Amino acid sequence: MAPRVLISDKLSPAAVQIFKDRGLEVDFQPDLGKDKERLAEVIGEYDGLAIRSATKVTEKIIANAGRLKVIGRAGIGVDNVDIPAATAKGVIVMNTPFGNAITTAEHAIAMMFAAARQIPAADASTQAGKWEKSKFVGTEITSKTLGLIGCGNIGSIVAERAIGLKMRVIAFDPFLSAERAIELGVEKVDLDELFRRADFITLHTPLTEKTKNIIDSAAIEKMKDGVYIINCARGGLVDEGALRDALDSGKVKGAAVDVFSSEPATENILFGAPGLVCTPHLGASTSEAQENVALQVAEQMSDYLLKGAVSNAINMPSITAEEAPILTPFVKLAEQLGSFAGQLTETSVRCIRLEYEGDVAEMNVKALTAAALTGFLRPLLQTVNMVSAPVLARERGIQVEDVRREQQGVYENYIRLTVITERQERSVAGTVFSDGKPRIIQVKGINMEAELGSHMLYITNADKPGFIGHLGMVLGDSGVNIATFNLGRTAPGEDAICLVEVDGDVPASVLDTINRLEHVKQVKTLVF
Ligand SMILES: NC(=O)c1ccc[n+]([C@@H]2O[C@H](COP(=O)([O-])OP(=O)(O)OC[C@H]3O[C@@H](n4cnc5c(N)ncnc54)[C@H](O)[C@@H]3O)[C@@H](O)[C@H]2O)c1
Ligand SMILES: O=C(O)[C@H](O)COP(=O)(O)O
Repeated sequence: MAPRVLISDKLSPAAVQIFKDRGLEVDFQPDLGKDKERLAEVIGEYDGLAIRSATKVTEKIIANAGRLKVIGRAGIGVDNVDIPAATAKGVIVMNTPFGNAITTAEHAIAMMFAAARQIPAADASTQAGKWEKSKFVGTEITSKTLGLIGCGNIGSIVAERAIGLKMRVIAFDPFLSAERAIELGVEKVDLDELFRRADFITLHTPLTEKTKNIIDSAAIEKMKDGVYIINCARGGLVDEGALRDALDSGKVKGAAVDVFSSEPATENILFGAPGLVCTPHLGASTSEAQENVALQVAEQMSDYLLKGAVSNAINMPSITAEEAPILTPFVKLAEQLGSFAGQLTETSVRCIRLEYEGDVAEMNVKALTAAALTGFLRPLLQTVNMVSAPVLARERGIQVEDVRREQQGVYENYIRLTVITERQERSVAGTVFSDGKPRIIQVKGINMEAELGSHMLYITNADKPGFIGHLGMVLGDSGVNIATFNLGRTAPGEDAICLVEVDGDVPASVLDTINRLEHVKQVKTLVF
């Protein structure tokens, strides 16, 4: 069945076409995202959800999303998605980090001019027939200092444009390197210095605990009299009450605001303030940017739903469309190793170590580790997947280590998973042969070579004559058909392991009989 995608926001119809061309079923309901209750009712029918900022993907919506695998944000900010809830449910959240950056930077520059020259108010007055030439005396921007708070994708484009307009640009961004600042031609400063020196301040950070109200009354106090503030990033970055007071008093001469603490902002404390210019979250709204982000999100979501390729995900390592098919057998092997170890582990786990040797060490081991953790946790948590497994392991206090090495033994690729519990260490290792099939090649240091079927019997025993015959008789007498039989031992007469693939469930009474056979130490069914 083709994956089904819901577009619940005003995306460019270009996205619909991409989904259809790629063979997905798509429902385009551009206003549905505004109706949380209705979205929660229908979300269970979809594998993918494509959104912009109007759809709030809450914990409740995610809880109802039984088959959802991916949320695609056609744009940058994902603060309207409950990422921890999505991650815990195994839903990938991806965005399009560059598609609307130029357009948004252009809007910030346009808003700076609009505020500096009072263009909206002058326009309204002129069209009202007033011709108030002396009322609208503006501020020139040439040679003025622009203070950037946040110098990432959009901030750095704003910097380039502002330098082109002959402004001096200073930036506060803890993650901006000195080299990048030089490359951009901006001066890196601390926040207080920025407040002290800037004639215009523009915000370009995400909304986080650290950036919330980064401009409040105390910050405004430190600024130059007659400063201008431009916010085309996120509403909560500026304390709207403090900005209103500062506009009323004239401390801030003008403010240009595209984003609000509560949206849609049909009412706001800022409305009507002197020197205020507003737009309704239009930063990304050009036909070029909307086409870009819609095409990109539809491609990314289709790639994931059809091929398992992951790009621009917030909560999962990337896997390119080219590497996805190469990775597939190794993902399967890693999951099998995890599942094998998980089904044998009964006490609390301190650490899971993954060792990658040979070709596989050059691959995307983050994804493989996530697959191994998925296999490990699945016996406990049925809905875990590669997105949620690393977080769930961390929440359970399991330390995860991965080590990469060059080829050491005969296998061109080799993955060993070791589980360290309070009581013991247990390892299981495997490889993928050129036929693309994963094999288990070592259990607790004992060599063997087994393909895992859906029903396996795992038996540890003493290596003594007659044991195999007795085991075969018990299974045969009980009507359990043996599909494959794999043996390994440390040395003649010592510890041995037997991995038997059987065609179906083995009744508890049969397991009991095997357990009572002479030389058997442990017997367990494993399901893959
Ligand atoms: N108005 C719109 O329509 C619109 C459109 C696109 C993006 N946005 C918003 O613009 C903002 C910036 O987007 P971007 O693509 O440039 O993001 P980005 O991740 O490329 O850049 C953000 C920058 O902020 C910096 N930063 C993080 N914490 C900081 C802090 N405490 N102080 C200073 N800097 C800090 C980061 O180091 C990074 O360089 C986001 O909030 C995004 O949601 C708005
Ligand atoms: O983060 C973004 O990409 C912008 O805020 C754009 O939001 P929009 O897609 O709702 O216009």
